[in-house]
Amino acid sequence: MSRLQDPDSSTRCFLSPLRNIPGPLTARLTNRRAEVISATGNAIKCGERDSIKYGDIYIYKPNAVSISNPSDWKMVLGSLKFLKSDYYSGIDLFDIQNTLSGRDPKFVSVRKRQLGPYFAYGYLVKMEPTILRCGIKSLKNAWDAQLARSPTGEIEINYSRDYILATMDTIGGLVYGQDFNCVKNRDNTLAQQLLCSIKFQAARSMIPITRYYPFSKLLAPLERPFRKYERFCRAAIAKRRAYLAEGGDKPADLLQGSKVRMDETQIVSESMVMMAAGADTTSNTLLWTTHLFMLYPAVYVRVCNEVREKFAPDHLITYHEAKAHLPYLEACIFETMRLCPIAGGQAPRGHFLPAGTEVYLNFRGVHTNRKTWADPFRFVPERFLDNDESKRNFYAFGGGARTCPGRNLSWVELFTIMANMLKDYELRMPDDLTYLGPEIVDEHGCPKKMDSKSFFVNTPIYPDRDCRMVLSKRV
Ligand code: HEM
Repeated sequence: MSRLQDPDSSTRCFLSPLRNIPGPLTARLTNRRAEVISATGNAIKCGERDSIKYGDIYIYKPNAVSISNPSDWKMVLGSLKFLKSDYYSGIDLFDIQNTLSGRDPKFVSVRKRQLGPYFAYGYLVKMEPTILRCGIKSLKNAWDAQLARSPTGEIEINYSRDYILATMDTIGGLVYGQDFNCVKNRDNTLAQQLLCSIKFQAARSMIPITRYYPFSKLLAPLERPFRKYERFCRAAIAKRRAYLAEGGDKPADLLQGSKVRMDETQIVSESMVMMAAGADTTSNTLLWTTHLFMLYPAVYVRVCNEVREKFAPDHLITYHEAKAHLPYLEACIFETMRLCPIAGGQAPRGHFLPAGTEVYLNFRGVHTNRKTWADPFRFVPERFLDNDESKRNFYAFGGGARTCPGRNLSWVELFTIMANMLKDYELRMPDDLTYLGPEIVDEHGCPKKMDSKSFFVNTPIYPDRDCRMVLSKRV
């Protein structure tokens, strides 16, 4: 508990070795400012505001700085000295480290050897039929069935819900080797449990006091769905085991392949983490890409033309086809992840500058740094066309030793869902969504994006209200 107490404030202001680094006074004095920012889901918003006001490096907490310069990011991510900080212990499940929370380099390297092969392109190519079946094919079945019943030939869908169901089904197939059928049954129970679980873990790591009784009671409404989600994962693993014991097919799923040696608790913990780290991130990337297409009609027209000129209407576009023939779509997805960073407002690393100082990686700041990006708040996919420099300054998946292992899987999902959806359907905003659109601008003079919050993942605050879209068959 001693780490929860603030040392003397005059020491912090006048004697701190960080005293010459700019930043808000309250951030110099107390950890509470950072905790409130995190707990209210404002890490991305404040990361933007503070980096504009104070520059590439500023005080985030008495003992921590936030950095937004790509070369500083490169140095921190490329160095093994900057381990993940203790903050990540909040996402330990069952009091053990996991692939996401791991702070001990030995543990991290063991997990990398165990799980790495399941994230390689070779494995994903083998699993592409599963990714297509759980992703775009299943979405198309659901949308086409609704369209067949529609007298107008149009339907309104909530893409926030549809994308999370599809990405959960995909992780179900890849991690547990079984169909969850969330899209088919239009069942978002598991998705809701997962989202509450992410908030639960986020609260525990962002507000450390909630790990201790009686403050832990404050999180009871989030802990209950988390326990249900845990029971679901345990049952899914048991079902897979029973199937294999009866002589079912050789496992292709991530956690039970022959190369993975983990005990029961570790398997449950890693599988829960994979689902949390894998489903919500990819579905939110799809969501923001769709939203930006609606706000930037010229981009939408250009990307549709690209897909439709390259592929016949009845062709199911695979990952490799999309990657080879759809550079503009790829640029749109890169640009979405730059402009709407999905993961983390601030990701802490430890010990430098002087010893004991935490370094927070400011995802929003680095992706809107004016020295790197011209007109940084505008959605301009062209900046990623034939431009390796932009890709070198792109950190939406992190980088270095702790880069996101799921990025290849995400790209397969993002390409196949987006390319086929743009090829087969016309998309438009519903007429009553009058408060969002190309003409309604924000403080940067760019089309205003829907309101969002970040509890690990940057998500809309009002998905039921804002993530609606009218969909019809391609004309
Ligand atoms: C568009 C989708 C995704 C984005 C934007 C994303 C982003 C990130 C980022 C920024 C990190 C580094 C976090 C940090 O340094 O604190 C990370 C780590 C991680 N991601 Fe992803 N991710 C995505 C999809 C996935 C998927 C599909 C999976 C798994 C199925 C996954 C699993 C993980 C894991 C296990 C880590 C921790 C790796 C480590 O610390 O060594 N992610 N991700």
